Amino acid sequence: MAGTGIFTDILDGDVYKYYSDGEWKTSSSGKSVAIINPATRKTQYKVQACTQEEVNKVMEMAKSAQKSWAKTPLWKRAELLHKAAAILKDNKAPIAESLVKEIAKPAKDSVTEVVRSGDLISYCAEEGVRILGEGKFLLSDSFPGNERTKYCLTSKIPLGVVLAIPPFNYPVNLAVSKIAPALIAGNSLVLKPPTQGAVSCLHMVHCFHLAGFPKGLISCITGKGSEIGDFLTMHPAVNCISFTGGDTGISISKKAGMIPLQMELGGKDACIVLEDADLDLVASNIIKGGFSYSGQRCTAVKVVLVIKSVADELVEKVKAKVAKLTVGPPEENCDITAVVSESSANFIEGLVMDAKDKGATFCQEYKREGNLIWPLLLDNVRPDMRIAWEEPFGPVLPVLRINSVEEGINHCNASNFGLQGCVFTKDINKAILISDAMETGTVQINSAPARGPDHFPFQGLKDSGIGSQGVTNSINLMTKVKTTVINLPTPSYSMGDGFISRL
Ligand SMILES: NC(=O)C1=CN([C@@H]2O[C@H](COP(=O)(O)OP(=O)(O)OC[C@H]3O[C@@H](n4cnc5c(N)ncnc54)[C@H](OP(=O)(O)O)[C@@H]3O)[C@@H](O)[C@H]2O)C=CC1
Ligand SMILES: O=C(O)[C@H](O)COP(=O)(O)O
Repeated sequence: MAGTGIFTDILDGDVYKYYSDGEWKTSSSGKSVAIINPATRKTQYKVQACTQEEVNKVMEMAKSAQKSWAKTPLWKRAELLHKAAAILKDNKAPIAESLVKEIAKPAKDSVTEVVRSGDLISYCAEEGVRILGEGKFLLSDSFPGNERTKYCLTSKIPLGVVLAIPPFNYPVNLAVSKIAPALIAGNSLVLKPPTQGAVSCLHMVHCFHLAGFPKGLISCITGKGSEIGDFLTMHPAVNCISFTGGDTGISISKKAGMIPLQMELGGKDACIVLEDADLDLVASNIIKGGFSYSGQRCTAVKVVLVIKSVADELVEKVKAKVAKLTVGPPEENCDITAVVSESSANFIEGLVMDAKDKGATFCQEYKREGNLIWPLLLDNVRPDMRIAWEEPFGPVLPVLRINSVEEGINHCNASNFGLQGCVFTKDINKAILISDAMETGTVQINSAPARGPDHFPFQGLKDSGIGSQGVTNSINLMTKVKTTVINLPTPSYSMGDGFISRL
């Protein structure tokens, strides 16, 4: 159970502590932030509302801990990460339980998130040992006008303090996808978890604590992003920000200083369906892509663009599958569970009502109880409807019927987002051309969009992000290249003669 067994240290009465200087602490603010269970709409947990002084302290610790960590051999860093991964996986049950209660993620998917996170940490440790253990050796005579008098050695060095801010929908996985690369690369790490998801993150951080990482190297500051977010992201001690979330990321990127940013933001992932597509395959991918975790994935299918001649058939197939989705509590592994908050449910409802007013076809009756919204397929959506462009982050999926592939590509490219997209066709040549034409960071051919497997590069174009995620790309982003140049008194060529006369 959450907050019990090996996790008792992280709880003070009914408020979870924050993590600083290798210890679990109660904030001097005397204030807490409530975490509302999306399904019951009652307070489930409370976390500390940390103060600016506490942030300053954590940053100071992070700076000094990083200096010793950078001197820790790579294999030792990897060993600790493997240990943390094992502890995390051994304790998947209480962590998954908090995910169920905080973000209403179905129980089975919550366990999968924790296990996937453990695997990500281990993969990162192994990849880090390989890529950080290698450097480059360059010779000057390959550039015009130079002789071989300079040997250039390059290696990857840490940036310093990495600030990690994950979103509510994968709080554990999108936290470790920042923590593990930062640590293996020799950085220290300050985590600001999402409020919904904070308790799962605190449990995960305790697994790193139990693994024995040095004091101050990892910290976890809790509090509302709207209150401490700016102070954290504009803190002079921060050398890199890795953020996943919504438009907040755009404002952070405008305020942040001259530091590397890794931003994974929203998406409006399009699913383009051609006439020759296997419609059964498309329908099952639309269900998986559009409705898993109730559509609250950045990589969810968020608009279907189907060629008119096959639209009726596809819509019927999807409708039949929607009818089979179960709706209810996450504890019972229902497919569709409450969305994260009342404001999110209200926003989704606003998009639905706009589509209704403008004449979209409702394939199911719109139904909502509290934060629980029944899955809804909206057919005959037109570009003048908000749902054609905006990201509902809920179980509502618009279908636009298109006359040509060009129309589909144009719709996809007119979006301010450019995260992922997918195309369904049996013609691989067409698929490649469409993939090239789509202005998105990734295109999936004959499958729904997905970030995983976690070592694949993952990036958004336009308002969907800056930089690229995925284990290797994150390690690279959280390092800088350092070069040392050895200057020889005379040119030297291996196997060349005249060595003695040049000495
Ligand atoms: N491209 C990608 O990889 C992904 C993108 N997303 C996108 O994220 C959005 C949903 O996630 P959601 O959690 O609601 O996103 P938000 O942008 O609302 O929040 C993300 C994180 O930012 C924090 N935050 C809020 N305000 C500030 C601030 N001023 N400064 C610093 N941090 C702040 C939040 O904390 P707090 O909770 O305390 O407010 C949270 O930890 C969707 O748009 C979705 O598409 C989601 C997952 C993956
Ligand atoms: O936040 C998200 O939506 C995740 O990055 C999605 O990950 P997945 O596509 O691998 O489920």
